[in-house]
Amino acid sequence: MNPLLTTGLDAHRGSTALSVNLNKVALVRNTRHLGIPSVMRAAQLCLEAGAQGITVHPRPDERHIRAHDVHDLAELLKQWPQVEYNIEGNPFHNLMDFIRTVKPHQATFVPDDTAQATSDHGWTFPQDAARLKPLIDECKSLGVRVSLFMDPIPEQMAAVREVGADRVELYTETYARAHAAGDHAQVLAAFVATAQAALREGLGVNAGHDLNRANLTEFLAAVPGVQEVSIGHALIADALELGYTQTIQDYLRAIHRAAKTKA
Ligand SMILES: CC(=O)[C@@H](O)[C@H](O)COP(=O)(O)O
Ligand SMILES: NCC(=O)COP(=O)(O)O
Repeated sequence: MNPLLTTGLDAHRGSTALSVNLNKVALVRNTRHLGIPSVMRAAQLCLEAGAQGITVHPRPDERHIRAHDVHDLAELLKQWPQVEYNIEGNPFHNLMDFIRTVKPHQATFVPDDTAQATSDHGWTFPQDAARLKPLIDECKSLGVRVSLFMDPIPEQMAAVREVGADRVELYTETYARAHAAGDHAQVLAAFVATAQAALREGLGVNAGHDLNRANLTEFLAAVPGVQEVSIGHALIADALELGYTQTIQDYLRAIHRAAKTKA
């Protein structure tokens, strides 16, 4: 069975899927009209390298992912039937239009306001329950799994199940910050307790925000049942840095070819 399509305790039987968030590729692309770096090419290369999912977070101001990217990626992913398409955003802003037209595998509901620089908090229950419920029901009637972006608070997991969501995405920025400061034991314990509570409720567990190569292994080793991590900012930064050597060599070769032509 495709581990991306399982929920709850099934996660214990599979490993964690990596879904690459391409927002930051689009952010650089949007600074000129040349189409580079290409979001489609980035997706293709990530999938050829083994990534199991693609994530985008089309914000209403289109600062990075634009509407056409969401649709172009949906077309591309038809060639990758095992790959999960995860679209994130605020269902009270622009997200639901994409969910209705694209019907991705997963919709991740995030309570961002339009002025936020990036996502910085999860949903709050019971306050958000009544307005979320009809949209969760609609997603499920479309065959789209719903994940709710949540802070690491175990007591909130029962309410997530009651409102009908399939998964939670644990908002990991506090862990990442504590890890960078070298003092993360207490914060990590809150994520462990929240994942345990989610699994007890029969929810699937995703995680994301500021995860990176330095903090990921310890997080996944400690937190049970994480089915998917979505990673963008650090991963795209790493892809740049890991690519400098080959890129510089290619440019130097181009320069040397010109010198030879003149000689
Ligand atoms: C929902 C979440 O965790 C965010 O990380 C988001 O997907 C990233 O958005 P930006 O790339 O706009 O910061
Ligand atoms: N859901 C989190 C995500 O998609 C990527 O977050 P980040 O790695 O860009 O912080």
